[in-house]
Amino acid sequence: EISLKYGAERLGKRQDADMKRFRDNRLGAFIHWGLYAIPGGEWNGEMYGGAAEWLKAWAKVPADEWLKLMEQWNPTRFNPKAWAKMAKKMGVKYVKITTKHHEGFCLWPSKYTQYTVAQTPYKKDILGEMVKAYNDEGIDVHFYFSVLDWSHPDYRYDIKSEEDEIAFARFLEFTDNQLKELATRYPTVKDFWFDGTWDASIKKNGWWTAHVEQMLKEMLPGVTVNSRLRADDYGKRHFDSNGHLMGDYESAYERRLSDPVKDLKVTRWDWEACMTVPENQWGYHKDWSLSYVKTPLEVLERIVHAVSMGGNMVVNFGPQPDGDFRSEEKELADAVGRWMSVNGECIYGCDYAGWDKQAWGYYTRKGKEVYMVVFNSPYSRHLVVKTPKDVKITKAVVLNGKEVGVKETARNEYNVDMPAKDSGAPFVIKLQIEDNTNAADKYREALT
Ligand SMILES: Cc1ccc([C@@H]2N[C@@H](C)[C@@H](O)[C@H]2O)cc1
Repeated sequence: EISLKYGAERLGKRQDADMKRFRDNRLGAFIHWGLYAIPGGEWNGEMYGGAAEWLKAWAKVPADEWLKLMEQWNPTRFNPKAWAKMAKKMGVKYVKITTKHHEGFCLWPSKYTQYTVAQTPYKKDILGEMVKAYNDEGIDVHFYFSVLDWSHPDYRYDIKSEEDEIAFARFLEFTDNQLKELATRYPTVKDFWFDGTWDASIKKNGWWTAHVEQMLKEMLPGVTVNSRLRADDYGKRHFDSNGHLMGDYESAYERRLSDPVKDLKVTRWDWEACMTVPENQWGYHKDWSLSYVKTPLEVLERIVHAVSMGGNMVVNFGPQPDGDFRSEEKELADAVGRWMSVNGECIYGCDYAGWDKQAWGYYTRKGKEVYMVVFNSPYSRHLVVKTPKDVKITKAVVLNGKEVGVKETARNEYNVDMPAKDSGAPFVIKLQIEDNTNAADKYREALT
């Protein structure tokens, strides 16, 4: 291993209570809300199919013109209590809020820039209202923060001159001040999810990324920080030059998941995925017909897929400029919530089971209990389960339903029966297992 000053501070998963809570929460929601919601993908009468929160870039809008949208920021239908109730009903345990996206507009009244909610017709601290409403519903709040800031004259994509050095040093101080402001004003925040950290300017300042993680953890003991913030001494991101994960969980799975058969490496560390409902829209876009929109079932499968591999999943919502949600997102929250109210125990507090994946769906595990989450019913009407060596199935019960038959068909192979009644939706079978692994070891020990 090479010696690093700004590499991973810790090897292996964090096992403290705050990280356990982050991990056990498993299901989160993203809220992407900013000035970009106002144009909703359309500029000067032209509709852009790219991500709506990047419209400034697609339509090549200068920062000062873009920020004039602040004059229209007045979400009259914003109702934080209703937002929190919707999240509660969906079964999310935490919400990640864009405090500031690349555009530089702050949802809190930052005193370090004039581009904040305080300088809009809305005036009030909208971030504070959200934090209170979610926390009052027992939902944790995480902060998304974009280091990349298109509104700030001192931002640099790369450092190519003394002038760049000086300007970017001012920018990093500005960013420190905003982060301290967020940690001070909203001390119940549980996580910082950094974005906009891919430019050469950041990679050349790995020291700063390590300093930010340390600063936040001193101010808010237990807070979690994503790997996307970090660059090491050589500009290596997420994993340092020795291959060790930086931050508390890997945050590279954005709109993608690793293969549950071919690519199991992620099961070795904590990670969190995030996903859009259209193919690629985080902020509000007026026209969702421009790309494929995932059905609630397809969203649900991604949630289960992530948890089956020991990760969290964050489902994105892009609120309208008026502060209400589009009907597709309300229906999605409702559908996922109905399924989670019956089957949530196979998600919350669950992890990778370590069993070979089968065609019918995914396994998740909590201690001695293994859950089969069935998305694909086989014509054979038998759900094949292959258990690891020395592990036996002793019982199988459908969640919110009846026991089903289990027949051993070969060594470590079983047929689990389908539930008698077809619920017409993915269902979960909870297996009780006898794990004789240790017994066998003891036996082998006795022989020696
Ligand atoms: C190329 C690219 C840059 C930034 C993003 C941002 N990360 C997501 C979490 C959204 O915030 C998106 O704007 C996505 C793709």
